[in-house]
Amino acid sequence: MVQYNIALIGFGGVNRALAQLVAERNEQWQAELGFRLNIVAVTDLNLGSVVSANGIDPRTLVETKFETGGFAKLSGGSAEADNEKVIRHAPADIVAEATFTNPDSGEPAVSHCRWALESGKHVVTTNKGPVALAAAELKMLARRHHVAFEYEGAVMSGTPVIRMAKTTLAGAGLTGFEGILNGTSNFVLGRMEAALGFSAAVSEAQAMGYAEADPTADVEGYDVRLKVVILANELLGGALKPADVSCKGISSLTVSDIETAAEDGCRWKLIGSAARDENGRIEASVAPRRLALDHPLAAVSGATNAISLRTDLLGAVTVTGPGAGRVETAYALLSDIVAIHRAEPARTTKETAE
Ligand SMILES: NC(=O)c1ccc[n+]([C@@H]2O[C@H](COP(=O)([O-])OP(=O)(O)OC[C@H]3O[C@@H](n4cnc5c(N)ncnc54)[C@H](O)[C@@H]3O)[C@@H](O)[C@H]2O)c1
Ligand SMILES: N[C@@H](CCO)C(=O)O
Repeated sequence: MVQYNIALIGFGGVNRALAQLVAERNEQWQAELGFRLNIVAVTDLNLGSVVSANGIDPRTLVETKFETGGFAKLSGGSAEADNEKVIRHAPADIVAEATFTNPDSGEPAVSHCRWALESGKHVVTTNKGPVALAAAELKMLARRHHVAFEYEGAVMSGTPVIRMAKTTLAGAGLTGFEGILNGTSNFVLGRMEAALGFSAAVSEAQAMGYAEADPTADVEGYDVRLKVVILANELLGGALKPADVSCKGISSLTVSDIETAAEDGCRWKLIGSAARDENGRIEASVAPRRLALDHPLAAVSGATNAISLRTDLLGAVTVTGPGAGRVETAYALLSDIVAIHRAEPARTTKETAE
């Protein structure tokens, strides 16, 4: 039996959902996937940190109503997050980084990933900052320390895109993409179609756990811009930075604009896109677009995302699925761990029962 010790950095919607899945499905994973997870450390800006080599009961983590600094009440707990000490020294095989995305510097998440890789720990993350702004450095560190840096959940939550495009579409000749890559803004546009005001719709998205800590990133397109950078660099061989991507969000759209589009048989959608020309030059943008109802992306509703990948050999391949959601995104972390497990099943196991 293979057991991976895991450290959860940031204990908000996504990592809390992962802890819930560990509590509910560890036995199933052991039978179906060949491994189980043992949470040995958790840090959070508000709750503090806790480290236990024997493991922390996931049910205690998800069922206890912790107050600020509340991890101090747990055995091995502290009111301080102590991220660098925990990341570098916790007895973890894998670090799950799910703190706030900082669209400008990616910090402190970039440092969290760096510390983990430097100390020989795999990193799985849903944080777009490190992947959009420091991928080259972090991939080099992962190679140097013979560990993995996986980030499926950075784009389209648990819906398979990055690994799928890199492996299953290898050789198809990817030349570009366009997609609905932010669940919050698509949810907001849908609620505005139901005549709900912009601010009320944003509040609903926040309550659903879709939105960023600062939802401006969702509605002004900054979140999509990071994802366009990630996809252009990962799938089109680019070396883009956010400043290379023109960006306009949906905050200037009014209910009247939405209603007029509906009268014209159209729907407003926030589209992220990139295309590589024959010289290898990549043009990328984020902008609201009025799509005719027969456009492949027009029917995408709620927090669902969709991406149409343009290829030489297959034409357009469209993938659609959840783009946000606590459990849906926690699944992305699990899919990263499955990829790590399958890449090297003989990797050093931390505990073998028999
Ligand atoms: N929620 C989704 O649907 C979704 C989908 C894809 C990607 N993501 C990304 O995943 C990450 C986590 O998302 P979430 O919904 O769990 O966010 P969240 O705001 O619910 O939780 C983030 C947690 O990180 C903690 N935190 C922030 N800075 C920290 C630090 N320096 N040290 C320790 N803890 C820190 C916060 O206290 C909070 O509890 C974000 O980067 C987000 O952009 C979220
Ligand atoms: N706030 C983001 C989370 C997923 O990255 C969204 O709504 O798509």
